[in-house]
Amino acid sequence: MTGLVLKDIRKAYGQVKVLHGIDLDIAEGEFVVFVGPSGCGKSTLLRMIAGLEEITSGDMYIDGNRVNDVPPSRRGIAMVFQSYALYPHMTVYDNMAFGMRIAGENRQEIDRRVRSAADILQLTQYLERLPKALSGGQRQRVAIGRAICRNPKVFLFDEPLSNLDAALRVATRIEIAKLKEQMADTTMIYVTHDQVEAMTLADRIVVLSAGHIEQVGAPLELYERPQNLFVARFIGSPAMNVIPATVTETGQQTRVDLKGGKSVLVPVATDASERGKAASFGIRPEDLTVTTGEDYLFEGKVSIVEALGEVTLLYIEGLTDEEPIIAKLPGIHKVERGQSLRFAADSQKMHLFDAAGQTYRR
Ligand SMILES: Nc1ncnc2c1ncn2[C@@H]1O[C@H](COP(=O)(O)OP(=O)(O)OP(=O)(O)O)[C@@H](O)[C@H]1O
Repeated sequence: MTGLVLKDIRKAYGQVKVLHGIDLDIAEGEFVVFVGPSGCGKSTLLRMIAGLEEITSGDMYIDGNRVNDVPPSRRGIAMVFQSYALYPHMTVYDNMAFGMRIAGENRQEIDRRVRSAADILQLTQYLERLPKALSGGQRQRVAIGRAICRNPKVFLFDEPLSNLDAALRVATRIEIAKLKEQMADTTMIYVTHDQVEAMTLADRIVVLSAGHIEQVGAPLELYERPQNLFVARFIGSPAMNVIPATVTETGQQTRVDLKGGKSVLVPVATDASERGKAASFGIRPEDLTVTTGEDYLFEGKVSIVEALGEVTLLYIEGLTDEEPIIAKLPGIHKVERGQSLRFAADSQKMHLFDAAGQTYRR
């Protein structure tokens, strides 16, 4: 079992505390993605797993062995960086073979592993080229190939696609998804800013904020059942709309008055003690529909229309004091700026959070 266990992992740089006690179990063969706002500690955590950063306190186990004091080269880990880090004067073949040559591996074994990695990553035709004669996506595939050759137990990726343009990102993401299938027993941990990468690659996503874990779960679990407002707004794009509300009726279902809108019955249970309290009502842009009926959530003037073809984004301003409400309607809609529209939503898609930002359970 090449699982990974983190127990109360903390990191401080002098007085600056960066990670505040991370507990996480990662199973063998799992693909786990770390996401979170800039500076939340994703890369620091990854680098601690790799052994490139010292662990201030807590315990880390790989394969059941405590590795806090095990150097990077002996952890059975390979890491792929944003900046490829290839040797410019070496061919693709030599870049991939380099680590094994240093480790004194025999020539046949080196050749077998390089060719197998090249085959997996469709690099066979480029083996004799220098990195400068490759595209960014191909270079990143060489960096991944080099890591595969090390036969790692745990594969770490630190924003590997962020230097690539949009089309190459998609192509290389698909390569990584295939790699995950082909190396099903290898545990993979991946740091990204990109929602699509996180949602499509992860078995489980770890959402971090300010040095702690907000929630761990399967991508759609985080999307459908965020535990708190932070996760609700972090997962999904554009972000979930949040409207301040007041709880007016409690019980099996909860009635809230929306600021600038109507009274709505939300299918979540609340205690009588919640009555009169402030809450936050959440609805995703893609869950809003336009209606002419009376059963609407709120009515508002459209301030901006973004017609993207596949979807139309409507920005409705003035309902709350904060950001505009966004509606994401499939396809093309003829909506004029300044037009007033009514918006409704299926009650099953509604979210409700208490004053502390924790979700009320369904
Ligand atoms: N050597 C260091 N000394 C002091 N503080 C550091 C050091 N390295 C990182 N930090 C701080 O630790 C925090 C976490 O940094 P980290 O790079 O892990 O964040 P991140 O989530 O990966 O951010 P990004 O998404 O921007 O890469 C940041 O506030 C950063 O300023």
